Amino acid sequence: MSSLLSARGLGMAYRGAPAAALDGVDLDVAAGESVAVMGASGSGKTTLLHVLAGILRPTSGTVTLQTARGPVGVHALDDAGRSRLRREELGFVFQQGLLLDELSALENVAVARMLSGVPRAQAEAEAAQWLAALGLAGLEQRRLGALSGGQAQRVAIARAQITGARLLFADEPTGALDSRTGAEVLDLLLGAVAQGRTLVVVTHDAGIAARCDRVVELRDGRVVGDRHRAGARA
Ligand SMILES: Nc1ncnc2c1ncn2[C@@H]1O[C@H](COP(=O)(O)OP(=O)(O)OP(=O)(O)O)[C@@H](O)[C@H]1O
Repeated sequence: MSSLLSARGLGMAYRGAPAAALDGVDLDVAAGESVAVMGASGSGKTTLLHVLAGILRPTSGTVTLQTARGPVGVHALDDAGRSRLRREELGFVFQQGLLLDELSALENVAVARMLSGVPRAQAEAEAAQWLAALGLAGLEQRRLGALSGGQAQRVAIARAQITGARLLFADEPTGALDSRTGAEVLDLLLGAVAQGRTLVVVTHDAGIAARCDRVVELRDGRVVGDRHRAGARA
């Protein structure tokens, strides 16, 4: 199976840091798989996610993403190119940062489409469908800041998918949730994978990792483990 995302020799040395956060990471992510990235605190998980997703530029190595327009060298794009790529090709479910507390649930989702030039009325109609599909019908006009943590993560999952992004990145998506709500959010993310999306999720939670197709383990910025769940496609 060809890779949707392919990283080679990734290095990340933060300025002033005593050691590299990433040190020669090679990783291939196949279309349609769910990959959990695990490892101790400080092992480089978030840095890897940010480099794979074009949020940070690596100090060495390459990241290649297959897109409808052909392969794109994410590492080589400038800031504007990487933000366009993130907007058009990728979806993000982070604990915080992408959603705006003062906007409604509907606006938070619709804005992702409006950024690509879709008119507001159409974007809001699509956003309402996504919110309903994720169990948030009736809460469209609620300010994000007045939603529960689990509801806000559903908004993030709607926003991540509305653009048609094939590749979703999540960083501790259930970290702030109680276990039942966290399990529901994970169900929704894995539901997106069942429908053909690809998921890379950073987690400390062995329960989440156990439900992913594959677990990649980092230590000191290197991949020290890469195993497929029994029964998952390899
Ligand atoms: N902006 C930064 N500047 C300097 N050093 C950084 C920066 N961000 C992360 N680091 C360092 O890089 C290393 C990897 O950090 P990273 O956040 O990727 O780890 P992590 O595995 O996600 O950790 P955690 O599980 O605690 O979130 C750590 O030593 C961290 O201190």
